[in-house]
Amino acid sequence: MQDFLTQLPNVELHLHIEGSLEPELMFALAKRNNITLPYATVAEAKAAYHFNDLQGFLDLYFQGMNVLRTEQDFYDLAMDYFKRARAEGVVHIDMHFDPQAHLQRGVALDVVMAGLLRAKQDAESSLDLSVGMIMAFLRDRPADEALHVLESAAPYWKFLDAIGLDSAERGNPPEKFQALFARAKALGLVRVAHAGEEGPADYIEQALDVLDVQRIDHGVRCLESDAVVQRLRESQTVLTVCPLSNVSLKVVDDLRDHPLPKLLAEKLKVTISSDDPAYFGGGLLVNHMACAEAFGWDEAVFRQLNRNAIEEAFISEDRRQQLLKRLEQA
Ligand SMILES: Nc1ncnc2[nH]cnc12
Ligand SMILES: [Zn+2]
Repeated sequence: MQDFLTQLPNVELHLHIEGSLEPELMFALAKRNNITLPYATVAEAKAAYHFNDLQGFLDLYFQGMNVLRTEQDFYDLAMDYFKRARAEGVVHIDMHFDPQAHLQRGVALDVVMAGLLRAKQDAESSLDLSVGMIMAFLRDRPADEALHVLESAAPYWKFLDAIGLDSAERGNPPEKFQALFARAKALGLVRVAHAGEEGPADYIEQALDVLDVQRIDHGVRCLESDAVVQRLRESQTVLTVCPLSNVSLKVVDDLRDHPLPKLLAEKLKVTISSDDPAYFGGGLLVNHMACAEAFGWDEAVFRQLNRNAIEEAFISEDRRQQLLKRLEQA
């Protein structure tokens, strides 16, 4: 199965680039930037990666990214993941990044964008890996701060494929960001949002109705509402489901209890992603292999999941047709 999966044109629609920061790189960047880490060794860092919920993870996620200071750091972060993903057969990644998490630490947007855009360019020219850019906003920060960041990002709007909404979901409903998403829509930007990860099915409806999103990131809790399931089925809105993330953050107790088989049985447009691979046990291939084992999925299921992802990826129509053809021939 691993050989079959590796030669597929795999597409990942939900990846936080800051969540791809492996402890080895974290240590290297800490040394380069003269930063003291709260861990003595890589093994100690890895041992700390046990979470009770989303907030427990976010605390370490924001702490980890503190080593990212320079344009070269952001470039190295992204290239490190792109190379690993490409070696596992990934051909396209839609990448979330969190500008507010860096601005708060005094790292300018220009620094973040220059590093990430240079990595994207190099991946596309030398790795046969295309990259979509999703500027994500932290839903536990004030809505007017998000709007200010979007406005200040004007020089980069042309490089964005979408805006997203992430971070602590409970108590931060989509409607809090109505004005931000309306502005993004007026600018012609596509919108996506995390919804129904820890938050209720109602947040999925709000994301669709109030934020007019094209994708739901996670969305697994849609199954708590028949009406939401029916709506997602009829609209074939893509769900970017992250199985090992859901296990790590205790959205489910065990992968065998994960609702993925039920989501597929409900004929929803499901895709698989790794979310934060450095923190949740691995990248797309590890997620695929874990699902193959937990659910007994055969090759046809992985073809369908990748077909769904290719159809929804932020890529040119030419590339989409090329990847669909590669999928047929794989
Ligand atoms: N799984 C997740 N949910 C919400 N925000 C995130 N930011 C990084 N990973 C996230
Ligand atoms: Zn996510």
